[in-house]
Amino acid sequence: MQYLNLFIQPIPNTVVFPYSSLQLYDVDCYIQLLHSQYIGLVSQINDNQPNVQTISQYSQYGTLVHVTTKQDESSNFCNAFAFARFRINSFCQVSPFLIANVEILNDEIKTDDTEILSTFKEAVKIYMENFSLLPNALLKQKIDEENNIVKLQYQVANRIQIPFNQKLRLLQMNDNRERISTMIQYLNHKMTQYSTSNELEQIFKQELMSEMQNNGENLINQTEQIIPQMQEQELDYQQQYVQSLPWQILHPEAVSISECKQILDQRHYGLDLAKQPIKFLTKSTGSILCLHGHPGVGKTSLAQSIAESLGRPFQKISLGGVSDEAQIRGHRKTYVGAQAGMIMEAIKKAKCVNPVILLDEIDKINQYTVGSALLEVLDPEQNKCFMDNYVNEEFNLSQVLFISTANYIESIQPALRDRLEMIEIPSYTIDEKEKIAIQHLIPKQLELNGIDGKVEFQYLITNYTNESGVRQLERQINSILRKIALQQVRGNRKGSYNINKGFVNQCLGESTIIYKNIRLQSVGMCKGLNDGMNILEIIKTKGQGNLFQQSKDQYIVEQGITAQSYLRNCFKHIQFQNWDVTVANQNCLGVCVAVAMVSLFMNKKVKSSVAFAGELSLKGSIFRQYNLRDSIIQAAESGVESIIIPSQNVGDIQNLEPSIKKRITLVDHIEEVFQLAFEDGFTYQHYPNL
Ligand SMILES: Nc1ncnc2c1ncn2[C@@H]1O[C@H](COP(=O)(O)OP(=O)(O)OP(=O)(O)O)[C@@H](O)[C@H]1O
Repeated sequence: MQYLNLFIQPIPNTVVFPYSSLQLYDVDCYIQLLHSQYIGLVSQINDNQPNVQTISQYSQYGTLVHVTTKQDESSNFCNAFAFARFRINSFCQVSPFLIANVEILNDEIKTDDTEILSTFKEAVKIYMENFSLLPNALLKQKIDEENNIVKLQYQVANRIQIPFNQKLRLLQMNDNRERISTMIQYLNHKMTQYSTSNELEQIFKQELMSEMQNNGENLINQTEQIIPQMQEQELDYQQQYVQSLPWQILHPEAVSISECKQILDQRHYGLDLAKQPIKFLTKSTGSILCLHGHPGVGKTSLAQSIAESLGRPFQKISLGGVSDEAQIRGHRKTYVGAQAGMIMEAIKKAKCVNPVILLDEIDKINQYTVGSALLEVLDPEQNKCFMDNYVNEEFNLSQVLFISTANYIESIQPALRDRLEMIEIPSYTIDEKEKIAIQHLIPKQLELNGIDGKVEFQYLITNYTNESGVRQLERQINSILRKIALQQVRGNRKGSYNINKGFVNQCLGESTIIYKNIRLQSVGMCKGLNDGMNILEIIKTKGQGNLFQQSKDQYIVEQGITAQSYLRNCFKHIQFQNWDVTVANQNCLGVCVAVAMVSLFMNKKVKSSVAFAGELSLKGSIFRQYNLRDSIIQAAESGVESIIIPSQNVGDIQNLEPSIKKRITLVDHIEEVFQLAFEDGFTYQHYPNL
């Protein structure tokens, strides 16, 4: 696709098709101002109110025109030649004149278009014969010899006398076949309409003959000349661009490794694992870190701090939603409106060969097109001679320190994942959030809001933030401080503030945390961990032993079936076959479903203070559940006193705070879980199969 920013000349109630020569009035100043010989003609649809201009008045399609020469020095007219259609993407400027970003449309001729071409030629010839325009052997021969279907159809479209809206419709058609069939209809219709009108015959005859004869060969020649001219101009820009790149400029590293660490510690609380690699960053070339974790845990800001601590320029490339490889590797320079890719753009802005470039949200790209381009960028073996299509010369990227961030590393394609050095940025506990708030967020926001004095925030942190990171917390601190700043400006209050419940409620409204100390109301409910803490609910209705599950996740559904099968096998005295079971709010694995089912069928309430996790096997064994750490923290924060997890997850709890660790019980079999789950206990002696 070719994109261009164009000066737009509106043309009221007129349509100009490609392959036509024309004269334009008073466009010279724009050409000089914009340093471009190309302008876009766009039909102005509603000219009833010429003084009121709105963008909706303009057709979305227009014609690209090359302005060639001025008629003479004193004249305001310029010669121009229309040669392609375009579609307007957006208006970049409306006043004092229009500039739009347009996509040039390629009216391709397909080889299988020959049939419709001959039908069309016949229609044009019959039309002319009927109007007694022939015998004109030359004209007939020209039509026969014309193999460029696009050219022929536009020439006829330019000449045919049809209403404005029909012409506009032709211009807006992207399918050549559709345009030609429509024109055949118009030609046939006109034949019936004007077969008696001698006057119109004459007009048509004169116009068609003179245009075909004058423009026939010339038009092709002109088009062939214009494209190279356009490319020459683009080539100038391209050469300037290549020269502006910092080919040899190495930015000096300003600080020592110990200073780096000091700077990082000053700016970021904790994150020791992420701060460690800094020790070898300065020596290594081509290290690619991937900081991954939940939103707001400090990935982007840490990358920025790493750059600052190294004294290197920092550039961020937002990859979220990038789906076209050319956005990374650049367009070939032969494209109209070609550009370099994001990597070279970042290098150009950084003005050195060794900046820190952040590839933000590497998990949100189209993994198979953009992912492959990034493989080349990030591979230390290949990136020494990275070739951007637009620059078209090898550029050494090996001195760049690339850092990437991701929320979910599972979404990154395996080959790319392989090249990244993964560093997990874990979610914060309430204690950690409190420390981050006190040491970093509050001082930062106090300064930003120009407040003096002491502000206590404890209530806010424990009650108003239900997130893994601290972004929401920072926002809420900011809202409260703005309120305080306002009070100080009005002279209402001075000195220290205790941000107590009343003050927070007044600023932010009632607390919105859902699962804080929630009590389970009835049997068939339990608290389960998966992607946070969930409340699982199960109900039974008279039926035939069906299991209805709401989840669309196959793994979760299979876990539900496993739990039911396990219980059917062990609890033979329960008539499972007479009941249909519906599992609601389901995001939990087998252990949790099994507990809720036992609760429902044996009428035993599950303890509100316990939460469960773990994958269940058909024989009742409990296996590791992935990504459990954050859910454990969330459960603890929501007041759960006992957290039951598979012993295979022991590795996930090593770095948790002691206050959370002591709430955890590790289990291997569902029998152990049942003993811990119910308010009135659980004994096995009644169930010999267990
Ligand atoms: N450990 C920390 N110490 C100090 N401030 C922190 C810490 N973690 C996060 N912050 C602050 O939290 C805010 C959000 O951080 P940042 O934008 O870096 O998060 P992120 O992980 O990149 O989020 P996302 O995935 O949504 O882009 C920033 O203002 C940052 O300074």
